[in-house]
Amino acid sequence: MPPILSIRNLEKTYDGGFQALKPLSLDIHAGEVFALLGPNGAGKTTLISTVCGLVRPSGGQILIGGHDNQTAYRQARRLVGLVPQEMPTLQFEQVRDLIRLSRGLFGLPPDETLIERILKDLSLWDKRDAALKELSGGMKRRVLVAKALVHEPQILFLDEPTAGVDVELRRDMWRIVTDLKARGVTIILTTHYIEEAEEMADRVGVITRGELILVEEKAALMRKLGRKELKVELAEPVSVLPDSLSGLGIELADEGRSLRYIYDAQGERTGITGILNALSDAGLRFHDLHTKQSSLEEIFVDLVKDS
Ligand SMILES: Nc1ncnc2c1ncn2[C@@H]1O[C@H](COP(=O)(O)OP(=O)(O)OP(=O)(O)O)[C@@H](O)[C@H]1O
Repeated sequence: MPPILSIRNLEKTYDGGFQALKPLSLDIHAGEVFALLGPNGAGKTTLISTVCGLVRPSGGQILIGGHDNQTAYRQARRLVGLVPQEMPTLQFEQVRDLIRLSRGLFGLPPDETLIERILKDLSLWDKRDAALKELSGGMKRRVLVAKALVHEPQILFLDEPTAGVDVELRRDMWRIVTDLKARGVTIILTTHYIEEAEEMADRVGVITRGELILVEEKAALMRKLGRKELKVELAEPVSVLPDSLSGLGIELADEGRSLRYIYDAQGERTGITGILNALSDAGLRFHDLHTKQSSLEEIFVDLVKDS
């Protein structure tokens, strides 16, 4: 099946001369959840704004469902829903009217049943007749999601969906993404919260300084780049590592109360057996040991640092 979104050599230099996106290519498959990670100013919003037709690219091509988003803008835009970071300056409109209007803007016939379902799904039904200015920040976020969904897009972009929201709304957002994915909607989200990507994404892209430095299945990424840490809690603390243990890659941690060893869990030899033997030879007793897989966060920090 051809990708639902195909980006080829996309680049963007803003008017002042700042190159926010270096030539970048990416295919997104129908039905996947793709998380775009990157530090502040990396180019995430520029990338999704360009795909959604809000920012004009300086070069390259974007095909959405096979439609070029420059030459066949309406067909391409119809397939896309965008939940931006901030509420546009609409204040006096009532929630349901705004959602109706959004659907109408795409030239679609009214569908009150759909609007009711979306508002109920987003816990906004009780507020359907409220003006936007009467809503809390979290509720406004929900309205943005409703607005992005009401023309039944095939791809939903969520720009930092949970930045600054409370735990309940964050969980709701995650549930909404899971439900949409189950209905076959493709989701592309930008986030600073690595746990969000870890929780939801099928694939992860890392962008930094306008460059897409990595695109990988999340599980493969964690397997490939993830390191494991072995921690050995000593029965008695030591102030220095015995000479016989130097050169094995062990570090003292927790003020001498434990030893830390990082290893590649995929490697043929982890070195753990040698370390345990060396501990025993050195007469070091331990009362516990545990291992920990490095998180996506640690992998991400390493990647961005190295680039
Ligand atoms: N309209 C603009 N004119 C000039 N430069 C811009 C414009 N919009 C964004 N930039 C610059 O482009 C770079 C990328 O910005 P962008 O908003 O895409 O980053 P981001 O990854 O979404 O960041 P954040 O995580 O902080 O939202 C930044 O250096 C920003 O200052």
